[in-house]
Amino acid sequence: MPSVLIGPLLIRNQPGPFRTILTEAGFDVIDPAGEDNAVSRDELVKHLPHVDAMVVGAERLTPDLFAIAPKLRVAARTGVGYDMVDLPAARAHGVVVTITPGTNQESVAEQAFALLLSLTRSVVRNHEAIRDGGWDRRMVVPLRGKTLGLIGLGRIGRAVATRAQAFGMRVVAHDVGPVTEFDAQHGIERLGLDALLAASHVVSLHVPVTEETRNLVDARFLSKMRPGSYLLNTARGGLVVEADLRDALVAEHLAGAGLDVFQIEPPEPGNVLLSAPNLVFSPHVGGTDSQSMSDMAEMAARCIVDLHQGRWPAACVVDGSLQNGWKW
Ligand SMILES: NC(=O)C1=CN([C@@H]2O[C@H](COP(=O)(O)OP(=O)(O)OC[C@H]3O[C@@H](n4cnc5c(N)ncnc54)[C@H](OP(=O)(O)O)[C@@H]3O)[C@@H](O)[C@H]2O)C=CC1
Ligand SMILES: O=C(O)C(=O)CO
Repeated sequence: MPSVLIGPLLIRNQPGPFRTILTEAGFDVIDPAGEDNAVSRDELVKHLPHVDAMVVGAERLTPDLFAIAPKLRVAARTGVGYDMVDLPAARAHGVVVTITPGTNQESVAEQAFALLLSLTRSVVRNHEAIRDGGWDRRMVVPLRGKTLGLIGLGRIGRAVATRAQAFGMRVVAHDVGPVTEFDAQHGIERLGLDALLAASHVVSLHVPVTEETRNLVDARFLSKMRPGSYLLNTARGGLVVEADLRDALVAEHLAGAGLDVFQIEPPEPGNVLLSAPNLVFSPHVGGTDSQSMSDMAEMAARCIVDLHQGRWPAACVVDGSLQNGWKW
């Protein structure tokens, strides 16, 4: 009987049909011990040598883990970013890596706006002040008429764009991909990076972390942003040089930043951003509202079952180069 290890706690606790999809297809579903969001390394070392598939969340799948997993055929990530999976090692061990595109863009877009409105309307600061007996009616910054600059106009960037337009914002975007019908339909202007930074009152990051984008937001990038503008990062912590962002906030060059992600998660106690001004944080929950979790779990399960039953789920496979000759 094939077996599948379920990594993320939020997926293990899902009431949706993902377990039935797996068990009806003949899988033994294995829940590791522990209540941490990601499976501990000890549990990975215990289970990976014996399982055929794993549903992956925040676990880092490093070459040494592939090396102890001779039966592993599929690593199914619940989500779209797969930067924590070592793809060359997966390929070398014949492990197909899948993701769940289309399942969490609305959730991330809502999170981007939760962070943005918290900043422009001082939600957290006002809440804390009132609890401390204060009643400081500070000025609220309107979004209407402002320009939002999206770096990355993929699934999430587009979901953020339509919400921004509902708030009366102008949207501009920078993306390496070709201009699409969406841009024309929604009147989105594509700009070079520097032009976008100069034009935007709010810059929101929606690119993957890659060799080109790692540390994209550094002192130079921040200096090109408009004085008094806001930065949102609901993509990956690796995009931002945290010390440089702290400096831009301390210097009040930026009015604020909203972060769902950090270079190291959870942030270490000495992280320079934890004591910086005008920040709003969330613990990498952008993509994980209850509907997204259920959809991600179901899609990951279906991708595993498809692969087991000899169908190639091209929409969720990250690296198609394995398709020829790949067998369960
Ligand atoms: N906080 C959270 O919980 C979540 C975070 N994320 C993060 O958000 C990222 C984006 O997700 P999603 O929108 O679904 O991904 P998509 O692949 O749909 O969109 C990413 C876009 O960025 C473009 N792009 C890639 N590299 C660059 C670059 N160097 N400069 C400009 N544009 C670039 C891509 O172009 P092309 O396709 O041509 O490469 C694509 O259009 C994920 O990779 C993940 O890291 C995702 C979900 C949840
Ligand atoms: O989809 C992703 O990449 C996420 O970060 C969600 O967990």
